[in-house]
Amino acid sequence: MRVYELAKKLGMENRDLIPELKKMGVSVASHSSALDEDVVQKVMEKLAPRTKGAGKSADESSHGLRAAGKGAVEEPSKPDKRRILIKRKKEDEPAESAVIVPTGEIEAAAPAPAGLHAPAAPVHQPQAGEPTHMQPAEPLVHREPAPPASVPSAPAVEPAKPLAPAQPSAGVTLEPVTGKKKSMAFEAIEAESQKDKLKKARKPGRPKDEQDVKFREDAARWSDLRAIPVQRRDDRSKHVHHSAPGEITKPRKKSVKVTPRTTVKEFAELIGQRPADIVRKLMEMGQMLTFNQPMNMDAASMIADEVGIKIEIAVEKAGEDLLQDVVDTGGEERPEPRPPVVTIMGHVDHGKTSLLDAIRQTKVAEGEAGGITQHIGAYTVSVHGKQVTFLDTPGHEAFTAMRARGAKVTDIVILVVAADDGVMPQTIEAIHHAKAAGVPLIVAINKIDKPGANPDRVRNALSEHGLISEAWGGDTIMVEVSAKQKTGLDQLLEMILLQSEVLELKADPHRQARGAVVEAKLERGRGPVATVLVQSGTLKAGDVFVVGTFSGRVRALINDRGQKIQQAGPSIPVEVIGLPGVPSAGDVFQVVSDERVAREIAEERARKQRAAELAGPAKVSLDDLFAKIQEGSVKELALVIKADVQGSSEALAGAVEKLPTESVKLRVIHNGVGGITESDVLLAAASRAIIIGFNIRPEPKAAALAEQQGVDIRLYTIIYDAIADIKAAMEGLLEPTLKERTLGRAEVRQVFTIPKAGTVAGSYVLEGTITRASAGVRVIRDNVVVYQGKLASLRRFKDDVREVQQGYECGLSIENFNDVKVGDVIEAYTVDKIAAKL
Ligand SMILES: Nc1nc2c(ncn2[C@@H]2O[C@H](COP(=O)(O)OP(=O)(O)OP(=O)(O)O)[C@@H](O)[C@H]2O)c(=O)[nH]1
Repeated sequence: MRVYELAKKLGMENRDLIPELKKMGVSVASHSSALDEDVVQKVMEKLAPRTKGAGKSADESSHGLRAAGKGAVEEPSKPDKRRILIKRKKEDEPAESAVIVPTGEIEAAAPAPAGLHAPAAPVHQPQAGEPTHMQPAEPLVHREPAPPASVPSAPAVEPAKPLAPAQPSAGVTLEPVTGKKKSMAFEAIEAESQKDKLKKARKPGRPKDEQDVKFREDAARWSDLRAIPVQRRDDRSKHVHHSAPGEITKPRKKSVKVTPRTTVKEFAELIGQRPADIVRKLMEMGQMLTFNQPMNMDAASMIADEVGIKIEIAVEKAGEDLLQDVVDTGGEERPEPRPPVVTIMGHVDHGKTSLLDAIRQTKVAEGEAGGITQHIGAYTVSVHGKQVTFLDTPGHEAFTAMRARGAKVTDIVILVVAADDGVMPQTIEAIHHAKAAGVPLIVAINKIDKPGANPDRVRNALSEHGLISEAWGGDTIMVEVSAKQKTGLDQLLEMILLQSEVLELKADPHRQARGAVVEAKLERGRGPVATVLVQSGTLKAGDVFVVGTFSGRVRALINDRGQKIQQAGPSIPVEVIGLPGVPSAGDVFQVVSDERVAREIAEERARKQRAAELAGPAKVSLDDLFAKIQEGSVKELALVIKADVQGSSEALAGAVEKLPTESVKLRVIHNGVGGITESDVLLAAASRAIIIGFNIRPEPKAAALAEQQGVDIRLYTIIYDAIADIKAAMEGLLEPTLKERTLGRAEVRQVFTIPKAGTVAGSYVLEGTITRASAGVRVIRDNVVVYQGKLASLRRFKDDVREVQQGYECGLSIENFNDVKVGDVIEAYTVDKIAAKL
């Protein structure tokens, strides 16, 4: 038997019973705890006699323990009209049976208790002797407790004595109703017999239709009461404490499922408890939760345990996890060979576009007689019956930008090097970008038709960067081509196929498609159009998809020849029409089976994106490097090193690689000469790298991109400082950093040499403010710092000024530096002290 059942039996409140149990040495966790039979027996013996009389109020109707005193007494004090009605129904009958003569006419308005006392009325009446007092008081009955005036009469009721102290005011309320407070005594004594009498009295005394009317009236009030908000009723029940059985709001189940999103209120309902009780229990556990907050799962299992219910914590899937559920994997995987996807990279003007066009023209025209090629960001050519897909977005920036978005679409990189020009800075960058992505390279030595072409010089230069030609015993395929004369193209394509065989490129076409957006735009008349490269599965018209923060249904598929097609398999690029918005290049395009879920996922992504935008970028920085190493989220620190001269960049890279690295691996993914470019920032963003600049500055666009992408750029003028910072960051000892803030930039437009003052730079302030209060100025030539020092003078016309703002001209000179040239940029900066976030 459970505690509340016992309480019910005893007619006690749970909370009264529990202390009693404790006194008896029985410790229970809650009213739902189970009690042994012998304990129950003991408790019954001990408590039954004293609760017998009082207990009935709790449950008199169901148990038939007609508590003459308490039940009746409490009734009017209860604000719960519902109970009044129940009671009243019962007692209407005797009242109307006209047994109670004096109160007969009052009866209609009188509340339930009146009826109960009816039989006692005649006895009581003469004793109370206050018919006048009672009658005017009558209308009050329903609304409020009896006036204190009637209190003195209570002690007169002897048999009711044990009850009277407990409910003095309740006892009083009866008085005005019936005018016979002493009737309680009789009820207490004769409860059972009266019940019988009432029953008997009811039958003859109450005409049937009158009864019906009563029923209807009551029913009407019932429905009124139902409209009272649950909360209010709950509140009332708190005071009344009659709701012990009502605490269980739902039939109990042996086990219930909860999720981390289940609220306190929902949890209470699930386990059949009152939410307020759950909140109280949570408070006892030190958790302050409101009804609508999600339940703590540990607390949930403890509370459920107490009431003997098992809970199953279901991990609710949302967002990306949900995606896995709606992606039809089509059973066992059946991978099949797929065409390779190729990206062309190389230095400016080495012939990337020409090579792409040459392949497209010869091969596409060959395969499709008269086929008009259209520019869709990617195309497929057929070579000896096998297909090769080219991404028509040449350049490593586009490649890395896509990679930064998490899309790995390229299988092979073609590095175009002009035979007449040789290896150039962007050639090296391209090598680094391809290597950082782990994509194999094939070198196309282009422009071999040119008189000055020297392919061997190219091979030689490439070998210095780790690319050794197969012809020289290395493993890099190098093909001599001429995009102009369209020679060597077949051999290049064959090499691509060969390389793809080595890579064993496979994908399963028998499932829902997954791909990547190669490019997307808004087209007049067609709406948002995305070129999607299918990476696995088969994309079909009518498919439901989610891409980036959008979801929709494929309205039409157009291939690279402008033809409408019904489906596209792995490595095939297609234009997708039917998107609700323009996604970004690199976004994953996933077909799903449920449109509603697709929408949910897209919405969740949009929400997360907004949150991420608010939270700012989460990339690696030297400041939080140690913390990230500690939490295990960074195992390797990638670095992009840029310096003013080759020697410095190599020295820095060499020194960094020699740093003892126990906790984190250091890897220089790119080092080069010149200012920090957007391409460097993209590479760093895609590889979670930090950029170290030595004696150079970022280009303004690159600085803005780094800010937006959250890429940490560290600028140094002493190699030792750079090494020391990296070392300190790895050990978590990075001191509060002195972070530079650029105040303004001015461009030198004219240079004057004034005998006394030295060289004065006639400059125009491009942005910010050039101020004498700056910590220092730098002279920057082609993004390289050529001098760093202090302002010697700052003038507008002939006046010395403290600062000059954007859009104004000024004359300035720099301490101990006269080598200013037209075109130089003078950068004024200040140094802020920023505590390292460790
Ligand atoms: N003689 C000769 N000229 C070529 C060859 N390939 C390209 N060119 C020329 O080289 C110049 C640059 O070619 P593009 O294809 O625009 O070079 P790119 O690498 O795409 O240049 P960007 O798009 O600026 O990076 C053009 O004038 C082409 O005509 C070739 O094989 N032989």
